[in-house]
This record gives sequence, structure tokens and C-alpha cells, in this order.
Amino acid sequence: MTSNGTNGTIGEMVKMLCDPMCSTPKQSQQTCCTVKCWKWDVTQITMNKLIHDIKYGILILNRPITQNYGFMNNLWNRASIRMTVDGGTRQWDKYISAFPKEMQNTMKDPDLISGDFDSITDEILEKYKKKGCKVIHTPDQDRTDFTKALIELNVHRKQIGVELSHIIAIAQTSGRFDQIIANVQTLFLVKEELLLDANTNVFIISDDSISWLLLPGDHVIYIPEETRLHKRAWCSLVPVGDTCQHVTTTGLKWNLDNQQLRFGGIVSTSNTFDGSEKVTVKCSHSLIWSMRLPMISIL
Ligand SMILES: Cc1ncc(C[n+]2csc(CCOP(=O)(O)OP(=O)(O)O)c2C)c(N)n1
Ligand SMILES: O=c1ccn([C@@H]2O[C@H](COP(=O)(O)O)[C@@H](O)[C@H]2O)c(=O)[nH]1
Repeated sequence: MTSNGTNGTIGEMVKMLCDPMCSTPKQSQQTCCTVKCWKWDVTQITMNKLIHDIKYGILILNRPITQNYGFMNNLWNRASIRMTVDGGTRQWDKYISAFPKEMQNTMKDPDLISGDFDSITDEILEKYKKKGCKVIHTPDQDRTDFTKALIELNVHRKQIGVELSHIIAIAQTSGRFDQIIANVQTLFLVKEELLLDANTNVFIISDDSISWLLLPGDHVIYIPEETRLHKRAWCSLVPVGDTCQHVTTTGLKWNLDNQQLRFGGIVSTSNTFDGSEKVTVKCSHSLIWSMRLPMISIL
């Protein structure tokens, strides 16, 4: 049981609702149809409340790692699959090298390293090969290294026979704008092209935000007290790709009432919370939800 009294994993699809407003095909001959419904509790990641039988993967993208040692140590070592992506291996190496030897030794090595390897030296690759990391070359230039890494992670997942409830990508929403957008595209591709098991959700964590894709349906997002009360708390609902024709929310300072979100129309950025324990979002099309990363606990 989490602090919010929610059982189960983040992103769990909790129930099927009957809703005559829903646009999905009718399930039965009555007026009843199926609406998918998810609940999200990010403290399972940020407060290290990952329930012990929940399995997740973690991957490091090519941005400087700014998270504190205690948080990373816990999150990284408890992952079922650890992966660094191309230049992300260099970032990982730099990150752990900054700690004293005894701290470095407590960090497990990556299980997998993938990439087209245009952002990593042979020296670093060799160093990690010698440690026993599996190196996978992914030369395809029609997909990003992040997307290809998820595909490889999924192959490995099947080989070792684990089911992952989520995958955490450590990145930054800084640096190259095209890469920030490409990372969002990866979140869409995962669902569009079924790159992962349908129950596996991908989160992108930077030093100040956590973002993921909300699929059409009903979402309940638990907001930790620390975030709710924070003066600079923020959140956003961004209709990337398609116009989101109908969005209804509760728990926000600027709520939407069956409104349309689209670029050139309304895009809900710099929104914040109204103090409620949870935000609810009902959306007809996919949206990117981002929020201030709740304070990270060291243990
Ligand atoms: C229409 C189109 N535009 C651009 C590209 C080029 N492209 C898309 S993904 C990709 C690989 C990017 O690799 P990644 O390592 O993720 O990023 P890098 O640091 O090399 O830019 C490339 C080259 C393409 N294949 N098709
Ligand atoms: O500015 C950046 C650069 C990269 N990324 C992410 O990391 C992977 C690997 O990048 P390489 O440059 O190939 O080492 C890339 O696919 C992006 O997902 C980023 O987020 N921002």
C-alpha cells in the first residue's frame, strides 16, 4: 500500500468504466462502452517507494546526471535491467567516477549498453565490456538511440523472463531541442508501434521534471503533499501531435472543462495544483503530462 492508499503499480489500469460520453466502440448492445482508466503515483519512483515485487528498467540517456548519489544508487541497483545509451555510458562513467571508490563499488554495472556509438569512445566501451556489460550496436539511422534502446531492452527482458511495470529514462529537458522532441516522439512510438509490453509505462526524469504519456481515457494522478504545497509547483498538459478534442480536469489551478487542447489554441503549460490530493484528467486523445519532480528521498 502506498502513502495514498493506492495498491499496485504506477500506471496501473485500474478499472473499466461505462461512460456514454466515451468515443470508443461500444462493448455491448447497451449504451455502455469501455473507457480505460489509470492511476499514477510518482512517489513510487521519487520517494523510493517502489514496491519490492514491482520490476522496472532504467536507462541513462546522453545528458549530464544530476540526481543525488543515494537516490541513483537505490533506483539503479534495484532495477531489473540497467542500461546506458550511447553517450549515456560516458555520462554514467563520469557520474560514478566523481564518487570515492567505496561508493563507486556499491553501484552495479549496466547490464546493457546500446547505441550507434557515435557519442562514445572505444576506450569507454572496452572498459565496460571488460566489466561484463553486454554491448549492442544499433546502427539504424531512422530511429533514435533511445527508441532502439527500448527495443533492445525489451528483447533482453524477454530473454531473462521478467515483466516490467515501468521504464525510467534519466535524461534532461535541456541541451538539444531536437533530442527533447525526439524523446517525446519515443514515448509515442512505444504505444503506436507496441515496442514494449502494453503494461509497461515509460517515464522521463530530469533534475526538475517527470513526464509521461497519458493515453485517451481517465487518469488519476496523485500529487505528493510536498509538491502540492510547493510555491513553485507546476504541471502541464501538452497535446503533442494530435489536437486533443476533449479534456476535462480537476485538481488544477486552471482546470479544463471538456475543452480542446492544441498548438495554436490552448496548451496548458505553467499550470499548477489547487491543493487537492489528486488531479484527474479525462482526455479524448493522448497528452504529455509533466510535473515538477517531487523532492527525491535519499533512502
Ligand atoms: C526524415 C528523417 N529525418 C532525419 C533522419 C535522421 N535521423 C533520425 S533518427 C537518427 C539517429 C539519431 O541518433 P541518436 O544517437 O539518437 O542522436 P544523435 O546524437 O546521433 O543525433 C537520425 C540520424 C531520418 N532518418 N529521417
Ligand atoms: O542533447 C541530448 C542528446 C541525447 N539525448 C538522448 O540520449 C540518446 C543518446 O544520445 P547520443 O547523442 O546518441 O549519445 C538520444 O537518443 C537521446 O534520447 C538527449 O536527450 N539530449
